[in-house]
Amino acid sequence: MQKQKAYLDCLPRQEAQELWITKLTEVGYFNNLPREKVAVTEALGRVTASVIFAKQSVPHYNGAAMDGIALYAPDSFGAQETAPKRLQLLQPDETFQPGGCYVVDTGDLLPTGTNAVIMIEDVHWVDDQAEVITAATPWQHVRIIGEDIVAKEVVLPEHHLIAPVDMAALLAAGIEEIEVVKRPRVAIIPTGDEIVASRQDLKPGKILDVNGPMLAAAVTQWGGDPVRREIVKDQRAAIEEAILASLKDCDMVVVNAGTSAGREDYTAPILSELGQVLVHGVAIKPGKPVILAICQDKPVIGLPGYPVSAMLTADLFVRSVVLARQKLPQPEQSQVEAFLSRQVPSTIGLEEYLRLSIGSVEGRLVAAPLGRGAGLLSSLTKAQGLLRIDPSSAGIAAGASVPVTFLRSSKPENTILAVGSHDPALELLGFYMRRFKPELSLSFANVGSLGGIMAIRNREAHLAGIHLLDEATGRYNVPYVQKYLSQRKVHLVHFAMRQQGLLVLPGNPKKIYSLEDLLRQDKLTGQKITYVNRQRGTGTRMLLDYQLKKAGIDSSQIVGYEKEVGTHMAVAASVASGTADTGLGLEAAAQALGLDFIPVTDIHQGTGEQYDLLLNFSDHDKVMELILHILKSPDFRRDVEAMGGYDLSKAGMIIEL
Ligand SMILES: Nc1nc2c(c(=O)[nH]1)N[C@H]1C(S)=C(S)[C@@H](COP(=O)(O)OP(=O)(O)OC[C@H]3O[C@@H](n4cnc5c(N)ncnc54)[C@H](O)[C@@H]3O)O[C@H]1N2
Ligand code: MOO
Repeated sequence: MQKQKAYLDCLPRQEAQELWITKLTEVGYFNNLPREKVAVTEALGRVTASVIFAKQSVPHYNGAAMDGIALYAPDSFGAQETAPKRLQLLQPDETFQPGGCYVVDTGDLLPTGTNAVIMIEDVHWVDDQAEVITAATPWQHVRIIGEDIVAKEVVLPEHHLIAPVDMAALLAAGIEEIEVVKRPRVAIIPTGDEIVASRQDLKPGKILDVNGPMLAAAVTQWGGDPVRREIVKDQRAAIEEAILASLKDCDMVVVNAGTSAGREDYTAPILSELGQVLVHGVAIKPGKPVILAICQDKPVIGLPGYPVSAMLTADLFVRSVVLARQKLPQPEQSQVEAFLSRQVPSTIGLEEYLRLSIGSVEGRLVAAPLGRGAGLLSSLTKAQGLLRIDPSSAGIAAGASVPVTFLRSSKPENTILAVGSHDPALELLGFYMRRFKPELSLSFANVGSLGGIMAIRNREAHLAGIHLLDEATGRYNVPYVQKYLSQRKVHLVHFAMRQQGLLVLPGNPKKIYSLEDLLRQDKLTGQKITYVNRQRGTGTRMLLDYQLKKAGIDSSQIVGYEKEVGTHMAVAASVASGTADTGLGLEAAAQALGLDFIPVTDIHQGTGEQYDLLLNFSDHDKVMELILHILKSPDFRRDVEAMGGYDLSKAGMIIEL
């Protein structure tokens, strides 16, 4: 077998960034930047290539700065209340006579012979004579030539980022076209045999090119000019050809995927042949296998294939170059302290970029970690912030105060943190909340019902969905809230009675009709039925255990009992993909993925499962009132019930504790 070259002598992130910019500076990449002419009206967001001088003064004539009369100032000297001066009104076409005046409006050309304006409210008319009682000083209320900008003076310096007011100043100074720094052309080359450009070609084993459009959009956002190349197969010659072609007409080349040490990862060997590989491997997670190279004095970068890795490394290593190549300022990112809601283990030696939901609970900022996988794009779409975990750290304890960087402009006060048991109808609640208050967002962490209760107890969440059956009393939720939250003032509110049951493939090919069937062997294949479970602490898991106990079934005999997934939809996805034959879950999840559903509880017989919301808000909190309003609204009830397996007739009722 061919020995694969490892890339793992990873450089710390900051060193890699510094080396990258230093080496590019050394080859002159940020000097003598290409320039182009653009109309001033099209110049917003561009950067001036050189100093711009005024072609004309602003204003370019002496004009009245106020509505009033224009006069020769000395004619009014000596005027006072007891001895007013009278000035003879002249018509616009009459030549100036000493002791005369003209009526002028703001902006009018000052008539020849005059050198001051008296405001109209200070003039008393006596027939066609203007009576004034204070003397005017020469040039009072006159905008004189060049008062704002003098011809030949600097309007804008070199490398100035053009804002709307700059455009106005340029136009006023007689400039219609300017030279700006050319937008850097950035080639984006997606690579990989499995990558396809359109959904029509998407089959198992194929991946849609989402990184190409994502990276192109990012380049546009940074002021660059993206050039999307066709997807290139994992063939050394083809990749080399695409890079060489891009180097011809672009200022920077981004090769996506093929950075790691796999059999078909050619990017690094090609780049060391075409130029110099400065770095292969940065001590970050995600994004470790990034490649930084210079070929023909231009930056060429290999970004890892996983979308989150690709985006984070583009942020770290592409953005700074695209901005610097236009002399645009590097963004300042401000950090704030927040409490970490969960413990986060980490690998020593790697700087990790952890995605976070951030909300304000009882006046404290709480940061809840999102999924950490490099393939989880949703962790970035949902994230409000990032936590950079230092490479020296082996992990951070729950409750620690950590510096977080905001990714969006949304205020943490508007993020409602929902931590607890997952239910698809909660997402619908989130949509409804936004319909009433667009600035709100509901963020979920699925940690099960008990986890939700603990999060409320630790003041780390606003809301928790719970469905915990107390075997001793046969009651849902209340005994648990009484036990764990007796010290806290919380509200428990009815959400829904839910139908739980076994999810099976359409037509129920394995003929699973009850929990007893989980122990059965398949008649055709002789294989046992395989199960997919929810994690410990979830109400669904407790319901399963309770029902198994009632039926006298030994859970250790169920194949797959130990295999846990995080949500109802994940159970449904496991069944739909054939990874498991069945799992306990909601009817709504079965309906969403077109699965059949064998009820274990029955909302129509009153044995449904009770799913309630714990609300951690003060008594008349606006958001809580909104939630209660939505729960009681007929539209919301109808939409949730249409998902299948819900009864919302008691939704919004406060449960006495
Ligand atoms: N033996 C090892 N394997 C891997 C290691 C390692 O250290 N040892 N590192 C892993 C890490 S970390 C990363 S990151 C990836 C980087 O892999 P590549 O850059 O070589 O990329 P691929 O393997 O080709 O792709 C990874 C993943 O991303 C998908 N992909 C690729 N391009 C696109 C695109 N344009 N749009 C959407 N998705 C894309 C691709 O299909 C793969 O699923 O290597 C690990 N392996
Ligand atoms: O380092 Mo890789 O980028 O985590 O997925």
